[in-house]
Amino acid sequence: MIGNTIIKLEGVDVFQQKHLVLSNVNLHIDKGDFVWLIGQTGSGKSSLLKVIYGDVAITGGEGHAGGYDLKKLAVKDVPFLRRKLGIVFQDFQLLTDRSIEDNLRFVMRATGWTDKNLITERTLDVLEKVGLRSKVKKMPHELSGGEQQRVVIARALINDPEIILADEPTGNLDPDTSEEIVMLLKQISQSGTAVLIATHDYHIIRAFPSRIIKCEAGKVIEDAEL
Ligand SMILES: Nc1ncnc2c1ncn2[C@@H]1O[C@H](COP(=O)(O)OP(=O)(O)OP(=O)(O)O)[C@@H](O)[C@H]1O
Repeated sequence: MIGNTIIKLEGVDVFQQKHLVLSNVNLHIDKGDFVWLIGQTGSGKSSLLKVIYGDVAITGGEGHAGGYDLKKLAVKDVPFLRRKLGIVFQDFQLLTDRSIEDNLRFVMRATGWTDKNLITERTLDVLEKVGLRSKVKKMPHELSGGEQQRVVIARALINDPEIILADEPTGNLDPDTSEEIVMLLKQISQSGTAVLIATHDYHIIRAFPSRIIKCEAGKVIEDAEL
């Protein structure tokens, strides 16, 4: 990828099975960008995120994410692409049977970390970034919903991703906690990691005005309004 570009889609068509969900998609996200992704249910937000993390193949046009050419992405490349992306999704919650520390270690081992000291250091480092260093030994059920979401963000930061993809990260949280989580994601973007958040929560978008991408009528509008 050239310069600061992290995601670049040009003239891409996105299919789910044989159904054309989005056509002629153009999308450009740079290092440190903080971007909202909106659109009605079924408009294609998840499909667009899936293109970026290599779960839906693209046809037509050109697509790049995290330095990978999405048109040439082989199955063996997908885990490496995903290490460049931090994923914060509702269906990717913490493992409830182990401590915060062990949740983070589990992901590190699965992504090739072997040195025990480095694993411990990185665990504390990412927990520090989300303000939860003191909770390292706790079990997930001992944390509030907002704290658990912070740990999910810490986990997404482990491999120093170029972008965080978050799908409804505040879906289960009260308004104040939602603001704290978005504030944290905003700070993360200011330190250079881009952040793309899909949400239906217009209140939170108004609280943190930033670029809005909208899926509508089979198209992606790159600079939309609420
Ligand atoms: N695996 C699939 N197979 C076939 N069609 C699918 C599949 N996944 C999604 N679709 C269809 O693609 C379209 C876009 O769905 P998508 O999940 O991307 O929307 P969304 O904007 O993320 O919706 P929501 O806000 O409800 O999460 C819908 O018409 C949906 O029915």
